Amino acid sequence: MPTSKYFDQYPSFPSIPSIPVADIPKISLALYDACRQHGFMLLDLTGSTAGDALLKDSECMFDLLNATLTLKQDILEKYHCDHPQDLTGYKREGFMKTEDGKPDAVGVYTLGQDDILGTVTPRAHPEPIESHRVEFRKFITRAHLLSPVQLANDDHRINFVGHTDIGIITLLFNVVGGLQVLPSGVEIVDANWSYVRPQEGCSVINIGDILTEWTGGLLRSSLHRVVSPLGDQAQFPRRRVAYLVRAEKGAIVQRLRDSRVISPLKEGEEEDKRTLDAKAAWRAHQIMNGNLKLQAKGG
Ligand SMILES: O=C(O)CCC(=O)C(=O)O
Ligand SMILES: [Fe+2]
Repeated sequence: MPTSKYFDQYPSFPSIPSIPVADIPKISLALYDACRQHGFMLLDLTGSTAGDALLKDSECMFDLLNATLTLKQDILEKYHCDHPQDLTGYKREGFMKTEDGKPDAVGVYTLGQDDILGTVTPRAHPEPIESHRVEFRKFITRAHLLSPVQLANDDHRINFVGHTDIGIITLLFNVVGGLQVLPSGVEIVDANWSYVRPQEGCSVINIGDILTEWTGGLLRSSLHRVVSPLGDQAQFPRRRVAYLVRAEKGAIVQRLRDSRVISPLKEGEEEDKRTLDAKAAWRAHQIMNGNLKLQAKGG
């Protein structure tokens, strides 16, 4: 529809109470700009059946995460992941290095979709997870990974090293903030990281590397990291549920062909032929040793 230049030339559509007016949701093209410029956006989940169900399920996940992460450390250690071959299970705080070379500050518990859906032999998990497989299955029809993050109580500590997500998209549910994004075109220095404010009823969505590769760099996979919560929120443990949408482990990603907006490969340019599994293990290794090269992709 035209802008006010034309709308102002006519009387407005009548607001007569008896005429039925369809309540059509408004979707903005800002979505496309957000995918290209920031690689991040907020998705309002309230007011739709699927969204409300997802919000409810995510709250159930928060409760179960809490129950898991408040288990005694020696119990959690029994479920420590066999990194980097297998990234599922518990990862203790300090197991990886952040970009400033210090140990990371988060304990994470990761569940794989195959395990919960029973398409592989399930591995054993702590009681709060084992006794709620049904709830996880419900959530995992939408989710692939579940990871809680804990409180770091000293000022401005990097809890989760800067990275881009290797999957397709990530849906993040969080209440206590700490997620930071690096805007495009700026230097990677502390002062340039911007906080993402958690908003009630919304999930934070970010574009992952696969969408960037598929679109030949059209969409942006942004660098992000997690630092200790701010202000009064610093008193609370930070939990978050991340729903990481990924392609199959053995898949090889190729740029989409025959598109008007996606540029074809340049002469001599080669696609990465490694499977997603191989890329993930290589990346995990880099993170663990503090060698990850910080770089946004596309946009
Ligand atoms: O904890 C967060 O807010 C984000 C974590 C994250 O970036 C990830 O799981 O990939
Ligand atoms: Fe991430």
